[in-house]
Amino acid sequence: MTHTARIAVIGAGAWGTALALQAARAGAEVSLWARNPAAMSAGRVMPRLPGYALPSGIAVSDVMPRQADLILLACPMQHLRVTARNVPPCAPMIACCKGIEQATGLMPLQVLGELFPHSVLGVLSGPNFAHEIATGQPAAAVLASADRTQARRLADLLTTPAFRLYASDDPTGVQLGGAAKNVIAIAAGAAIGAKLGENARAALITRSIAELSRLSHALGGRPETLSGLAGIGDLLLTCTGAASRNYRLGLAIGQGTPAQQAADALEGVAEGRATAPALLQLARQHGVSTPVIATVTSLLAGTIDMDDASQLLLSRPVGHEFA
Ligand SMILES: NC(=O)C1=CN([C@@H]2O[C@H](COP(=O)(O)OP(=O)(O)OC[C@H]3O[C@@H](n4cnc5c(N)ncnc54)[C@H](O)[C@@H]3O)[C@@H](O)[C@H]2O)C=CC1
Ligand SMILES: O=C(CO)COP(=O)(O)O
Repeated sequence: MTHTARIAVIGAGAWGTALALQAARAGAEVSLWARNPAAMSAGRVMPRLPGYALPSGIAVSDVMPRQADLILLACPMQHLRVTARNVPPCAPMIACCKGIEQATGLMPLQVLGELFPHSVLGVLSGPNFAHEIATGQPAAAVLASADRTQARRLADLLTTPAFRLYASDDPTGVQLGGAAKNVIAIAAGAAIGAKLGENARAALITRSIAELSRLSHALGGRPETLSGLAGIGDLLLTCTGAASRNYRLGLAIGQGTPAQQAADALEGVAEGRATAPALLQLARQHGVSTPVIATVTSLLAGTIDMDDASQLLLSRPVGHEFA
């Protein structure tokens, strides 16, 4: 008889809940840790899927699991450190959040590496709206770990025919893609909100990829990762999908709503907001020019408005495309 995998999901927001449903679909015994299980209601957890119901087989608790074969950390990036600190390192851990820790400039696996230097660590990222994963619609993502064999083994625990998890041994590139696409989605939303047009959005997305390629190279990521699911894949989804919270944050800012007010009106976390300044600082530390990320950071801080933002980008010299 084969052993049923025990998967513990930490964080019961939209993404943690969707991952718990996916893990159950993959045949695992699933536990879902929520800060406040009593506050979990369909409309709050999964606003895009108000009628969803967790199967009774998924145990929801505010007590951290003591045993598991795999731990998925699905809380927002800025709460990863404080949440993960309470997780017993009883199994490989997969960071499922997308962002950079603002206080330290660290990526998810660097944060986990500080807390759990002896654990097997991985990161899951890709074009995945939680409400679509929750209902089992087809999707693909990447699971990256420094060790390729571990990455494949861990991906297999979550893979089903409709959720195709590719393995990667480039966690740096995968984390950068996941963090940066939220910042670029704010730019794309702002361009559409300000009625700059779809040409402008396509140009922004494409020039952002040039920015990210430079940064990825400086950080030690592999170039092909950015053309994969965690890079272009997630940019395509988040910069064009109206369900994206980051895109909608940008849209509201482009329409003239102050950043704080626009963020308060969202029904969930828009990671790009905290990640933009952290990513900009990381780029500066590595001497990499990232004009789109810099412009989004200033827009979010309210130090420039949409007219300034487009002027800043349009007044840059036009040179060779891949200089
Ligand atoms: N929602 C989506 O479609 C996807 C989200 N992600 C990523 O997953 C991560 C979590 O996002 P969502 O589940 O969508 O967030 P969400 O906005 O649905 O939920 C936020 C969660 O954070 C918790 N939280 C709030 N304050 C906290 C604190 N101080 N400490 C610990 N937890 C706290 C809330 O209880 C809630 O469970 C983010 O990094 C996001 O980028 C990744 C892929 C898809
Ligand atoms: O990461 C996501 C899709 O891959 C979710 O995007 P938002 O956080 O912008 O809603």
